[in-house]
Amino acid sequence: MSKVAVVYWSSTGNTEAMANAVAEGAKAAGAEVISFESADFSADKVDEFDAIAFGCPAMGDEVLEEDEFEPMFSECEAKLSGKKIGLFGSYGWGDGEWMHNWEDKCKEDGAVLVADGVICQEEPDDDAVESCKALGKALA
Ligand SMILES: Cc1cc2nc3c(=O)[nH]c(=O)nc-3n(C[C@H](O)[C@H](O)[C@H](O)COP(=O)(O)O)c2cc1C
Repeated sequence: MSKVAVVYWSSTGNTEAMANAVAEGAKAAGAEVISFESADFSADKVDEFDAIAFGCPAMGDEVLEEDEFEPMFSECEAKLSGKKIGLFGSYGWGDGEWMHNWEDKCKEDGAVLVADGVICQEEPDDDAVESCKALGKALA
C-alpha cells in the first residue's frame, strides 16, 4: 500500500476543503493517507512517504504563504528529486500565476508532478472537488 501525505496551509478553509478531497481520492484508491497542516510537516518527513500533495493558496502578490508554508516547502525542496508530488490551491482574483511559478520550481527540483496543479477560485465547486479527488488518486 502506498503512503501519501497531504500537506496544506489554509486561512479561510478553501484550500483545506481541497486537501480533504485530495485525501479522500487517495484513500478511495487504496493509499494510506496522513494529512498535515504545514506547521506540522518538515523536510525530515519527506522520505516517509511515497507521494506528497502540497496545497497552498495564492497569497501576497501571487506567491506561496510566506510565514509558514513557504519556509517549510523550501526546506522540503532539496528532498523532492524523483518524488511523486501533486500541487493544489485556491485563489481569489489572479490568473493562477502563483501555481505556474510553483510548478516550474518543482520541476527544477526534479520532482515528478503526477498531474497539473489543481486550482480553483475561492471555495471549491463540484468540479474542483472532483479534480482534487483525481489528484489524490493519481498519487495513490
Ligand atoms: C493576504 C492575501 C493575499 C492574497 N493574494 C492573492 C493573490 O496574489 N492572487 C490571488 O488570486 N488571490 C489572492 N488572495 C486570495 C486567496 O488566495 C483566496 O481567498 C483563497 O481562496 C484563500 O484560500 P484559503 O481559504 O485556503 O485560505 C489573497 C488573499 C489574502 C488574504
